[in-house]
Amino acid sequence: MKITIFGTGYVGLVTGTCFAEVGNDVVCVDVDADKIERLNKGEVPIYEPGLEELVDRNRKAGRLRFTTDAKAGVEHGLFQFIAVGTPPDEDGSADLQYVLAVAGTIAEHMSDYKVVVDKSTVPVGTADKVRARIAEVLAKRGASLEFDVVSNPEFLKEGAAVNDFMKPDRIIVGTDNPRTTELLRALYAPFNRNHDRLIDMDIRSAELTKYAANAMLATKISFMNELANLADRLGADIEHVRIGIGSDPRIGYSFIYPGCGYGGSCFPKDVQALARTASEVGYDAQLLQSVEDVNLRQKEVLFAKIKQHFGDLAGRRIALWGLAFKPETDDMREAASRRLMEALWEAGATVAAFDPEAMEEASRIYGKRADLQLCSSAEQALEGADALAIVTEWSVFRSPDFAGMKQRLKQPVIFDGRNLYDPDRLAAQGFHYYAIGRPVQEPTSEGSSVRLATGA
Ligand SMILES: NC(=O)c1ccc[n+]([C@@H]2O[C@H](COP(=O)([O-])OP(=O)(O)OC[C@H]3O[C@@H](n4cnc5c(N)ncnc54)[C@H](O)[C@@H]3O)[C@@H](O)[C@H]2O)c1
Ligand SMILES: O=c1ccn([C@@H]2O[C@H](COP(=O)(O)OP(=O)(O)O[C@H]3O[C@H](CO)[C@@H](O)[C@H](O)[C@H]3O)[C@@H](O)[C@H]2O)c(=O)[nH]1
Repeated sequence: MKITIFGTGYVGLVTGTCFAEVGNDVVCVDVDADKIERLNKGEVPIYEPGLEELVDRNRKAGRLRFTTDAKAGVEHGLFQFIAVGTPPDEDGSADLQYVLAVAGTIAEHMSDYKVVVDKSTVPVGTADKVRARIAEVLAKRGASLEFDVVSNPEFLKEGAAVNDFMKPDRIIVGTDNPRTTELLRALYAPFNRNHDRLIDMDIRSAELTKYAANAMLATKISFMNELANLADRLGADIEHVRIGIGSDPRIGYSFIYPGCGYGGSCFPKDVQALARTASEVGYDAQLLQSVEDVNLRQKEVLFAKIKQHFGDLAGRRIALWGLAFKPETDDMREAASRRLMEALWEAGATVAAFDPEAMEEASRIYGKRADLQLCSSAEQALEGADALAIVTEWSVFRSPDFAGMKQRLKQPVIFDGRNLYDPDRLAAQGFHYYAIGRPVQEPTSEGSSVRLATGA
């Protein structure tokens, strides 16, 4: 099938590549000429496991092409996918300018029937706006052409995007006529072989399903973070609580890891956008607002623990493991690392940071500054630091050489925003170990540990 994808970011590039991988003829269009140039040279501008190999294979097979030529893109595909960004506007609502610009571009260049598929995360009612924009531009051209608009939200996770796309939990298709549902069913058939995962519904429900999924997941995380803060104050261990409640299948073990707050390009903006949609229809979405508020507060928790331990932070050097908002990505959008670094800098501390994939991104965001050292290894970041803070649970951080760490650090202090280690073991190795919602132990070198008062 002939497919055009507008936007070659995390979603557009993965979508286009996976459609090509199953044999379709795909053209990806982006307004970012540098990105397109890199893709045409065989470079993948983002880190996403498994993606580079797939892009390479399908590009060489001629099934996957990249261009800035929107007209050629529109002419190519029966399916015109919109996979551009929907960043938060100043008031938290989703900024639809890129989505509507693509709708305008499609209308400007189309000369036959098109299925316009919205894959970006967009508020309820956006398909109507896309349809209106296309109709308006067609009317200006004096063209009378048929088209359909479909809502087909994407649920992939960064770091596992290729696998999520190839083996989706569900394929949501929101349409207002059976003809387009059948076209989408045929398009997705290669990803829908094991059992039927395609769920068709009306367009508005499809648009809302995407926000509902993200808001539910964000709620689970904020709930656990709230409980972790309580555990901190009550002398309980949130890790025992997590295991205790997860065993109930109605709750489950997924997405109940407490930590230093959720980040990324989706949860923060989507929870806000849904709350904003609610207020536009006169509904005060109190739970959504609390989910967001708890998360903003959670991003301060690690800093509060560091401050409580050291008092004055001026002149302190803090090693930071992890910059990306989660492991297996180089994406730092809304990452917990950013708020922590900024708080440390405000307090006069310097940061020596390491991340397995996000170093280039950190240097793009922050440039050269005296209070940030971007280190070439996890070990280098520790050299002469007053403490280590961990904000991303990359697997290489899970089982480090604690004895070596103790030698490199000026003081054996760890602030762990992802609860990676066993507090007893760390205390026994002589570390001051602060985690999220776990009791703090007095370090001993004799191999035993003593439970201290609760943490910050
Ligand atoms: N990142 C994720 O994990 C994820 C998962 C599911 C859904 N989503 C949603 O998908 C959408 C895209 O997210 P993303 O992370 O891929 O964004 P992104 O910022 O990585 O990429 C967006 C791309 O669109 C391009 N673009 C902007 N205007 C354009 C135009 N007029 N024509 C062609 N290209 C244009 C940009 O240059 C950029 O390359 C958002 O709505 C997001 O909420 C994201
Ligand atoms: O138990 C958990 C699970 C996740 N997180 C944090 O939550 C954030 C988001 O993680 P994750 O959901 O794995 O990554 P995303 O790539 O942002 O994916 C989410 O956002 C996408 C964009 O909408 C959706 O498509 C996905 O289904 C949805 O999981 C990260 O900061 C994680 O550290 C926790 O703190 N605790």
